[in-house]
Amino acid sequence: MKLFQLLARESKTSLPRLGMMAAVAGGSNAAVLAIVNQAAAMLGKGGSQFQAVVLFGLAVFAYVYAQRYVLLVTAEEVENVVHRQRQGLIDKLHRSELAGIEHIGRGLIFNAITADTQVISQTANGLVLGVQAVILIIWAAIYLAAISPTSLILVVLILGIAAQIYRRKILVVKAALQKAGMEQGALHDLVSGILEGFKEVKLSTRRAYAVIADAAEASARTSAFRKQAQGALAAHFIFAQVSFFVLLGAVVFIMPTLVPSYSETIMKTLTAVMFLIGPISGVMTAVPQMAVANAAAENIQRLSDLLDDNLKEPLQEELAHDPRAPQFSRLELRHAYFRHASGDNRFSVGPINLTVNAGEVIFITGGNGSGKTTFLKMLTALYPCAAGEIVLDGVGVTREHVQAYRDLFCGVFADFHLFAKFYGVAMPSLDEATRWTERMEIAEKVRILPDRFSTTDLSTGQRKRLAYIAAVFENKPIIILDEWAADQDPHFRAKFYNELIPELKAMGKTVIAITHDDRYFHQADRRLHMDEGRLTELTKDAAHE
Ligand SMILES: Nc1ncnc2c1ncn2[C@@H]1O[C@H](COP(=O)(O)OP(=O)(O)OP(=O)(O)O)[C@@H](O)[C@H]1O
Repeated sequence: MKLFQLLARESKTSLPRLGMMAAVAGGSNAAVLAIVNQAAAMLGKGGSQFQAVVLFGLAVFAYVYAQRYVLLVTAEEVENVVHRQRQGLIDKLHRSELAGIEHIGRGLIFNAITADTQVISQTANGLVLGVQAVILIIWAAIYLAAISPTSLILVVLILGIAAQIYRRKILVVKAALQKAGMEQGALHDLVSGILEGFKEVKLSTRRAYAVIADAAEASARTSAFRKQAQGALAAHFIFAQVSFFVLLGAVVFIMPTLVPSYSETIMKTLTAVMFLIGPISGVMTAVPQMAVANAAAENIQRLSDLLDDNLKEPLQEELAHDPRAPQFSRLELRHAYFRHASGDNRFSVGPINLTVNAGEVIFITGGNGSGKTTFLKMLTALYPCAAGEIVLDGVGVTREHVQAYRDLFCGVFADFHLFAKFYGVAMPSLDEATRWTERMEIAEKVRILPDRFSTTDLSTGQRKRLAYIAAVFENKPIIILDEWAADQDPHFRAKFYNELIPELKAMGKTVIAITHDDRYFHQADRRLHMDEGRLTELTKDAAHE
């Protein structure tokens, strides 16, 4: 079972000690039964019950102590394991390649990291009680064996057959829960679509109804699989109850015909069997919970495996602590080629041969869908080259060094995300930071606090100005700008091309910008053009190509 494998593999607590305490709790629980049974038998015969009372007290004390330990330690440990799993998945996420993450999809990633881990943490108590019920069953079985070995054989036989049938039935539940999990991932994507495309949804009744219908269908499919699972579970519950009735009937009606001296022990046997019903019910209740938690553990494992397939780069934590700004003189793409793994025509870019020298301002033009953004992702090594290579200052960039290479870049992609907080940025003084907001003509709207922007609730053009400020603060040698000026008003667009870009150049930065603003092409040192994934140099002395 994936759930137990996960907990056993990831747990840092002493499992033998936990198992021993669970055995003590189960044993003392069964001891209470034996003591009470014995004392009840002694009642008619007279005599002191003092010893029984002391033993009873000791058994209850041992139960409370051990049970408390097991419940607290397990709850804490399950929470620790869940936290480590989440942290591990997030860590793998950050080490994964962009193309792989785009392929896996957000739904599965969100579900596994948030919902599935939560399911496991909610199962902690059920897990403990289920395991303890099993231990209790073992103790009660030992007790039963001492009273009447034949009864034990009969009980094991009946319960064995019932468990075998139950095990097969539970596979139906498992399959239904897995399908429900996948549908829920699809539902998540649809709801994300509704939220992200809320404006578009509100502006079109027809679109709204079509999107809602799609989401409702996914929700109905999720419910249908869950109902199937719940229906099967209800049937299993009734089956379990009937198994108990069969068991009691066998003890009372069949046993006397098998064992001649049975009448002397029938009451004790019956008490023991009745006592067994509680923990067996506990196991029956725990099994479905375990099935749900197990499906969650499998989803987590599936995501972890998918991310592992996608993990092609080593962790380079030391880069996060290196205060030196990375530098370069010359960057080359040699026969670099990339092909999208999905999409109707599996669009490809390249092979590209290109040399970029430090300090150059390069503009890239090209039609929609011609591959400009894909090229920027190749250049920044966000997409790995399927063929060819990136060479930095004469040295090929290998997987081991790809993160150090990416750290040369900063910028604003067309689908940029603006973090309100300055993560990983060596902040300039507040005075200088404020000067930047003034320079970007946004000081009236936003203040720069010691580690963040005071707000990011702004227009797209304004948010792009903040993203530009954040990129400048990053102080990287190469700045990537994907149609940055497209959302700026004519005044600021002119300022961008005539002041900001020359200023970046004066600072020694290399600027690589996708643009269609032909009025300002003169600000570029070089111009490249993308057409159907093929890059050509338009610069007059195209010596670099
Ligand atoms: N994540 C993806 N998965 C599969 N195919 C993709 C993906 N992203 C882009 N493509 C394909 O690559 C082609 C080029 O896309 P790209 O975003 O590079 O073009 P672009 O020149 O930047 O376009 P635009 O000017 O419209 O932004 C698209 O036509 C599309 O078919």
